[in-house]
Amino acid sequence: MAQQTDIRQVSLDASGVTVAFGGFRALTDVTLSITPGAVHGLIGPNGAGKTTMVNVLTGFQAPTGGQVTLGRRDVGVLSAHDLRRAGIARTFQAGRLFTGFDVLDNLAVTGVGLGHSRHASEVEAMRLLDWMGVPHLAEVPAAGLPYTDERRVGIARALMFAPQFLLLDEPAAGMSETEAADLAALINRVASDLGTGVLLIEHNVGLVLSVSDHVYVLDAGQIIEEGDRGVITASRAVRDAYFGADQEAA
Ligand SMILES: Nc1ncnc2c1ncn2[C@@H]1O[C@H](COP(=O)(O)OP(=O)(O)OP(=O)(O)O)[C@@H](O)[C@H]1O
Repeated sequence: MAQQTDIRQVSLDASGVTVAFGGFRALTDVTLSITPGAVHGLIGPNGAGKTTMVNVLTGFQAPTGGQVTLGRRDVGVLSAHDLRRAGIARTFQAGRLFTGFDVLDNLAVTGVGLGHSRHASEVEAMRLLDWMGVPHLAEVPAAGLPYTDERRVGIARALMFAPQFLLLDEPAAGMSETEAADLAALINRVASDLGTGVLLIEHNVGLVLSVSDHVYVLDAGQIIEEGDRGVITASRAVRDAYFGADQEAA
């Protein structure tokens, strides 16, 4: 029991992360920390390096410099599968569901991949769909899901067996304002009820500012600002990054 508490207090830390693609630096010396039970936002203009950062944090992209650690573990040496087993889950911009399965099986497969029995995985999948308020989706074929349900199922799948950290890549893309508000409520519950540390990458800056305890702003591969909603909205550097320094007076 004491050990479980310790695990929940470990943070996911990127320290001095640099990623170069040939001569081009997508990230330069990025340092950030994701703590349990809190929502962190990662925003920035197009091409700022947000997806590259998620890929580094989830083992899909090896950093050229710096490192990512989970407690004392170097995340860079773990495969994407081992990372998930270590408690780091992500969603993708495209749903990536198994279209031949229904929703329950899509979730259960993840549980089996994590080493749980099929029965335990199905029980957890049903519990999770109930918790998210969408039990009616259980037997719906994944192939026929409306877009926003597909997004929700992607999140449910990432939440199987309560990961320590959840990284959400553009989860609100294509959602209406009402759907984005529902998503915001869900993200808050994931952090507060499950104790999961969330990193939210979004173009919808309003959504990020409304749910995040701490926001990082990337521009041209570097963190140019970080802090709570008040700090970000008051930041001249953030305004310049989004609108250009010349537009400041406008
Ligand atoms: N595999 C790659 N090879 C070369 N350049 C890449 C590669 N992946 C990303 N880049 C470049 O790195 C920069 C950062 O890309 P990234 O997709 O991380 O930005 P982003 O902030 O997620 O952008 P967006 O908001 O448009 O999704 C971009 O200039 C992109 O073209």
